[in-house]
Amino acid sequence: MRPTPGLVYLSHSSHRILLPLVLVWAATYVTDLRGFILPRWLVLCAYVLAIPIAIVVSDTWTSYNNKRDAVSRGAILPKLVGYRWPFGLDTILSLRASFTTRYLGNAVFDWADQYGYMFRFRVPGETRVFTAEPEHIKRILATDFSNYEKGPNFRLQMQTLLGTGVFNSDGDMWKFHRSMTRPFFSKDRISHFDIFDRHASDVIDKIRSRMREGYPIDWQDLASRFTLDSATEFLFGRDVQSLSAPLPYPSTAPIANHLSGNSVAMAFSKAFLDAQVTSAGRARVLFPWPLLEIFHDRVAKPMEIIDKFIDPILKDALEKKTASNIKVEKSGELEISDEDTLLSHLVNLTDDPQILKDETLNILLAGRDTTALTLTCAIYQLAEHPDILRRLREEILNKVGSARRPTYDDIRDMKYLRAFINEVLRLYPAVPFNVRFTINPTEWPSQEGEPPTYIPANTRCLYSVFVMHRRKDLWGPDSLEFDPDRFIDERLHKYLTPNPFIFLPFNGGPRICLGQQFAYNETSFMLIRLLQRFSSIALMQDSHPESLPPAGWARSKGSNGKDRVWLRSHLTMFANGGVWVKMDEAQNIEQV
Ligand code: HEM
Repeated sequence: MRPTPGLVYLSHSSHRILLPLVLVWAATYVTDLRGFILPRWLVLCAYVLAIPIAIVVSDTWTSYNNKRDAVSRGAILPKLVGYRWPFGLDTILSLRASFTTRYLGNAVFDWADQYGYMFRFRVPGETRVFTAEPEHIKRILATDFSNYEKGPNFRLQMQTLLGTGVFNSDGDMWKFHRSMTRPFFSKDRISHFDIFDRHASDVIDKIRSRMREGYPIDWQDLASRFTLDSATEFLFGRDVQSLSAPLPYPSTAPIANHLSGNSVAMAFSKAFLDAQVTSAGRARVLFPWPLLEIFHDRVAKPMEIIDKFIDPILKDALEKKTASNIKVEKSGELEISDEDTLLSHLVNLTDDPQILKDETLNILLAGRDTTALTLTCAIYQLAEHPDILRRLREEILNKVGSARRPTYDDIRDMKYLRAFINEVLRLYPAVPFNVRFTINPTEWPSQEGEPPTYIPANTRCLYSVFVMHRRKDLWGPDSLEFDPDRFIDERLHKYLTPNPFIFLPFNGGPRICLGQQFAYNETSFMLIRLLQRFSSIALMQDSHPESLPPAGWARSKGSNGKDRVWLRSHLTMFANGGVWVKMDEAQNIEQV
């Protein structure tokens, strides 16, 4: 049995928690010995205040050392966001509001206005650094890659769900996982269009029958089921069949059951979501979150449901391997046949069920919600821009026709489709905020004419491509407008070509997304299939009031003032309450 996160935390930080208490105990013991009896209230106060005082002393000492080190290097510390409450409690509350009731990242946009796109901010227990500067992000991800790690905090936060898979490891362990998985992603993806096609046709059938009933669909829900079924089939050779469960109705529909039933597929889907939301929410607790999980691990329960699905599949795969006497390949450079799933590829490399489980779950997490969000925002933007929808549909009908299944070559040649998807990824990147920890102290370039900026060792560096992708100085005065042409016309050569690190929806450097091409293919395929069948899309958020953003939120900084879906983020971005749409079926579809 795994120790709870609380016990792991205590075993690593016991000295920081216990030392101040031991010092108080020692002080009272010595005064007792010398015959001074301290009043009980004083002893009690000393115990209660010992840890906060220790934090203040250790902070002051660290900040003194950092200043000294910065000066010795001729560097400066980043500007510090002002705070009024002790330990920066007000700062963390503003941040929480930015992820719940206000426009996504609102506080960060406010601070960027005041302090620029790189600053420090104080939260209880630490001082963090934020950046949305391409030069800094480039260092973190690429040019100074070895000086940054996801770090033990992130690993502990995600441990129950992801174990030590590629997404949740650093150093040699990460290299091991990445080299094991990478060969599978470099193969020709054409064969997987079979998987997409089957599930895309289920999606279209579902939409048609719901439209005939006269109700909107929650497209986010459908897109998530499409990517879940596609990803599980791709990974395990067996999909969870989430598309077979009934669709939810909008809450204003006069229908008794608005929810989608309790099928096994939906239980898996819900458990996977719960595990992610709980793991991500751990980082937003006001004090060290593991202290809430000393006696139980809050992710353990959804994991039981996930394990029930995955364990028999892993067992099956290992048994098949034993039966066929396959030897474990050490080199990691296997020939991969077209029928292989990722699991059957991995089984050739290791017999360890834990590694197999961690790896496949990591890929499921990395690939499922990210692509679902991209598809969700693509349809949302098509509903908001009928002119863009017409132009995209025209390209699809010209290239593929109204019924034929698209091929890899079709997708490669569709310039407007690629520009459209890139524009979705720019304004709605699936991983809007991300984090790395510095290993050694380092320096980042400052504005021209200023000394470099000093970043201490072991600093949590938050970076946001969401903020960077919306900057007017990097993308032009219309940066908040949704306009795919910016990836085709002169703006491409003016902004992106000379400065490619301003566009990083898949990150960059050695840890760049392994599934980037897979994601472009999956998104393109689903969009083509949909627009072959449907000729117009209308947004229907009013039919499900829970999906409407809080009043006035779209006037917050960073927003384009137009968003009508409620964007939030756990590990990845999602639309709170869903994206409700109606679609009109196209006429004159060819027979194939
Ligand atoms: C539009 C869809 C997608 C987006 C926007 C996206 C974005 C990203 C980003 C930003 C990262 C870096 C995370 C980090 O290091 O902190 C990442 C990593 C990763 N992605 Fe994707 N992803 C997408 C789809 C996929 C798909 C479909 C798969 C697989 C089927 C996948 C597999 C991975 C893996 C394995 C990693 C970890 C790489 C590593 O740490 O070495 N992604 N992705």
